[in-house]
Amino acid sequence: MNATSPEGAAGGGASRATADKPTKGLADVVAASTALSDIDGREGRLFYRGYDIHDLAGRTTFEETAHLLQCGTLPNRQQLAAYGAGLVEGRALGALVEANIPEIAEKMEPMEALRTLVSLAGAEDPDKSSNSGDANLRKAARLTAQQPILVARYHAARTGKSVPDPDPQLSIAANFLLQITGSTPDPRAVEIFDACLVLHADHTMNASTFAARVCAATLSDMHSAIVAAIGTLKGPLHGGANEQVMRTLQSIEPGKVAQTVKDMLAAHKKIMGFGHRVYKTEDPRATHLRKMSQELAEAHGDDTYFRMSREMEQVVLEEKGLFPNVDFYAATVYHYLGIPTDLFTPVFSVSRMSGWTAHVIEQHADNRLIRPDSEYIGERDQKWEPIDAR
Ligand SMILES: CC(=O)SCCNC(=O)CCNC(=O)[C@H](O)C(C)(C)COP(=O)(O)OP(=O)(O)OC[C@H]1O[C@@H](n2cnc3c(N)ncnc32)[C@H](O)[C@@H]1OP(=O)(O)O
Ligand SMILES: O=C([O-])CC(=O)C(=O)O
Repeated sequence: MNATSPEGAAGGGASRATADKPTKGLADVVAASTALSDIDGREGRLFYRGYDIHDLAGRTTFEETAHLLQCGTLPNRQQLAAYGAGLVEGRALGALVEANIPEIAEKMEPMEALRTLVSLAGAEDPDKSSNSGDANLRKAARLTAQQPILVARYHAARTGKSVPDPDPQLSIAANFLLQITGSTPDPRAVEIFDACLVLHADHTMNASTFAARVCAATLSDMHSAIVAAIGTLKGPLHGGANEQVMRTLQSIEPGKVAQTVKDMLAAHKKIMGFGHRVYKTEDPRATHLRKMSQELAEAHGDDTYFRMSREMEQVVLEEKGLFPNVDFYAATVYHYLGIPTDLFTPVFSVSRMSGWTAHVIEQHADNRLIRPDSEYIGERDQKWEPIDAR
């Protein structure tokens, strides 16, 4: 079985860590302290700095949410204006990034391209030699502002289309839809997409955030930590699942959803977009995304994928007792918004950049090297032989 295939990690139930026995996948291990987000997995609740996600989604913009995570508070109008001005200034791409976009777009998949472009951006970041709190805040704003532009410029380069310049009066969500679809987005679509960005912004010690914090804890720089995070988000067991959800829906005949899902489960295949390490009930983000998917499907005029999703959800719950995670309904939401399927995980990174950068700031502010132990399970007391005798 391919290690990177979605089915590759099936099985392996969790066990509690003891002093000398590891917990597979570090399940239930508390790896860091954070004031950024908190999850109640039994009740299905998520909080950013103490604010319930249900109070934020649809009422607080992505820019306000990024300020909350990176700067510590929900901004007042003055603070938001200053933060927004920093984002507008910070989104200009450097010469090295600009020069490499065409070749990268030709040769790389979207998440590879982003990983590489962020790495190049780090090489020409004006604050690259400093991990100070102020430098990190400036880098966080630049990364948050540049990520949607990088996705749009990559997509334009590979399709040979010109991309409209971002409008300084528009939000990150509106500019992204404008740049990806090439036309002025419907205001309701912008509201929905903005809420999607809010919902994906942070999620405690998920794999990509953990990767970023491990890197940052060596006192490496913000961009290196984000490169680690992007590479980690890419995998289908994490952020890459949203793309796989859409590909699964597209591969199933609409009248054969239940049977196909049952066959997949019988073959011990994982159904992308279901299950979660922490939530034992519905992921609160999925509750919002399901409603958005339904609304967009109705507006779209063809709700086939939404109806198929509902049926999948019902079968997976009945057969496996698993609930949809954030990636499940995000897939059809992005689809109905006109976002190409292979840009779904890049869209996740556009949002999660706000959380990743906030975690790097938090790690650097109170650092200790992250270096766990391992249990040795290999051979011992081996007898060395010269090469010709082996
Ligand atoms: C943004 C995010 O990262 S959200 C998660 C996105 N990832 C996905 O949607 C991929 C599909 N889901 C999964 O692979 C898992 O549920 C994960 C990776 C999210 C969580 O993994 P873990 O906590 O390690 O759970 P694990 O994979 O051990 O699953 C426990 C059991 O449920 C089963 N299971 C878990 N998820 C699924 C699924 N989506 N489809 C079918 N079976 C599943 C496992 O096969 C395993 O069964 P077993 O005990 O009979 O062997
Ligand atoms: O928390 C996790 O393991 C995965 C997840 O839902 C996220 O990163 O949003």
